[in-house]
Amino acid sequence: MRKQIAAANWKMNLNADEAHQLLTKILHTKLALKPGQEIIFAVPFPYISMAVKKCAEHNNVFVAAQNCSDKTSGAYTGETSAIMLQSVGVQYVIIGHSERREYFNETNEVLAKKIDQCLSHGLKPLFCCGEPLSIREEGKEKEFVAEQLKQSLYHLTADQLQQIVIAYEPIWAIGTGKTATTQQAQDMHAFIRQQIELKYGHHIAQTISILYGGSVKAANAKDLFSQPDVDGGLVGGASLNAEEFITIIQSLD
Ligand SMILES: O=C[C@H](O)COP(=O)(O)O
Repeated sequence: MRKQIAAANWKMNLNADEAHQLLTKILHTKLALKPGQEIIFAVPFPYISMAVKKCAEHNNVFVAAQNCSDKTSGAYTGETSAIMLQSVGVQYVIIGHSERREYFNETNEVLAKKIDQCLSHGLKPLFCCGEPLSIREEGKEKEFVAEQLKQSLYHLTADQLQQIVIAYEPIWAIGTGKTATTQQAQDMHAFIRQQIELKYGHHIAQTISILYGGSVKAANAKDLFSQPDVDGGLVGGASLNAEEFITIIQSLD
């Protein structure tokens, strides 16, 4: 059975009080997670220790960082290593979010190194892929995503790959209110799984959770999550509202 995951990506939002209140409100709700269901909070770096402490009181609730360095340690001012994150109790790291690719020039090659850093230090990468609007309009979204997978993931062994969660996030749907249709999401998720199968075989492909991201909200989560190859969501804006995110959690299949 694949893990079904509701992952909140707070991005660069909230002050410390707001972050604490939001997490408290969500975690104080009776969430009734079923076996195999997980919640992940990808919080800004300053709130990681607070979040780790609060999430540790709950089963199947984990903390993610939103990024990590591709280097192990050393004179890299402003960077945060996978070793540091692991040492404060982080379990997941978002790698390759489109905002990092676009605004911080992160290439597939650098992302492969970040993934290696995570895996070498006991962290699970939540690897993001997805095409911009221009590529979708040309009808080349599958080739584009296949290349992202190939360049950042295919150097991994099968055992390593099984530590990865993939998030498909069409860039044109992020923060725009324009969600991919359930069929568009399912088609791409099935394609990603098929690509993994070609490289790693059927069994491995069936074990990898593939989340959808891009304007997921309470109103559309159930439809998206009911698709056979959609194993939950990576949620930006709607994860900043407790009621919205609780409904999204409760929409896990
Ligand atoms: O990481 C989350 C994605 O970027 C989606 O963001 P959004 O839900 O605000 O569209």
